[in-house]
Amino acid sequence: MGRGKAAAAGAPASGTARAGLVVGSHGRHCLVETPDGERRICHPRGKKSQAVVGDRVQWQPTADEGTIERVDERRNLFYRQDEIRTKSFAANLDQILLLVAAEPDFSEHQLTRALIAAEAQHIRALIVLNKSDLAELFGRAWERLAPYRRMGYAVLPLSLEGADAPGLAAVEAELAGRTTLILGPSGVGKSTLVNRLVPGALAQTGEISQALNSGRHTTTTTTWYWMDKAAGTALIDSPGFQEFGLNHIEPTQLPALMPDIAAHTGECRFYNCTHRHEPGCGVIAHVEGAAPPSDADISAMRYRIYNELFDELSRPPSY
Ligand SMILES: Nc1nc2c(ncn2[C@@H]2O[C@H](COP(=O)(O)OP(=O)(O)OP(=O)(O)O)[C@@H](O)[C@H]2O)c(=O)[nH]1
Ligand SMILES: [Zn+2]
Repeated sequence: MGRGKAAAAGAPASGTARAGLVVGSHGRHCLVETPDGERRICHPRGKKSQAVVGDRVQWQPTADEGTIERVDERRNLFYRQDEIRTKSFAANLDQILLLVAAEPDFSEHQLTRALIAAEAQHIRALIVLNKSDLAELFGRAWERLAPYRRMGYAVLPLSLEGADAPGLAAVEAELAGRTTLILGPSGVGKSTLVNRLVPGALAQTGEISQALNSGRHTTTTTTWYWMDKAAGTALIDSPGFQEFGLNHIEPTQLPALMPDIAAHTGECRFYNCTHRHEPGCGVIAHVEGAAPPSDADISAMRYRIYNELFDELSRPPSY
């Protein structure tokens, strides 16, 4: 690193720095909104001022853009991490809405991974199951979500077909007054939902993408939408639900981050039980189909996912 760059990166924010909220991001640059609603493209001054959507920042205007001098301390940061990189979705969240649907079939592995990442940051998670109009498929999907309801997650039914959109009012009630990141696999109706909640969202995304000069498909950027004029309710739309890496989590942290498993770790004979093979394990005793006596409130699938994640996170890095 050259001396000039080091000096610039270390330059203190001068008295003219202004407060702003990051409402869009693409690569290293982002869109910052001022308290009076003005929006400006900003660039980080250095690595430390690299911001994500939801960040509160201090910035300084340049000619017609701006420089982010400092990122305010974060309440939380929702991210995934694979072997090569970390992807930050957004910061300072009240909750995450995981949208799945009656079809396409959702992966419980992906759902569980996102839930674990949320738990690790102490962020509330809410599951919404869309396409309730597809009655038979919906019934099956709703059943698959029974373990998640049992372990305490709110699971809401929804249909976006037709003008009345059954379930939408209940979803809106959960969002009111909060900042929510919405995540979901492709084809579940995420764009439909965002457009329903934020009329004109699609057009807004187009403008933001254009402003950020991404030149790519509009859904490659993470976008912040205000749902109300009073700017108290916000929705953040982000791509990237697939391949949800949890490399930032230790295998031994997993039980505490999976509420159905956490509920029984106090019943194990050994204080350092891994809940994989130990005799007298309270967790194994509650796995569906495992040795009696059992209240079986841990589904066989969830226990399988626990074991697979444990193996995955125990493996040394392959590079
Ligand atoms: N039957 C039914 N179809 C729906 C419902 N909501 C959305 N769809 C349909 O599902 C398809 C996918 O909807 P999108 O909103 O494009 O889904 P998306 O999650 O944004 O998907 P990507 O654009 O691939 O990320 C579209 O054909 C919608 O019309 C619903 O409640 N019921
Ligand atoms: Zn155990």
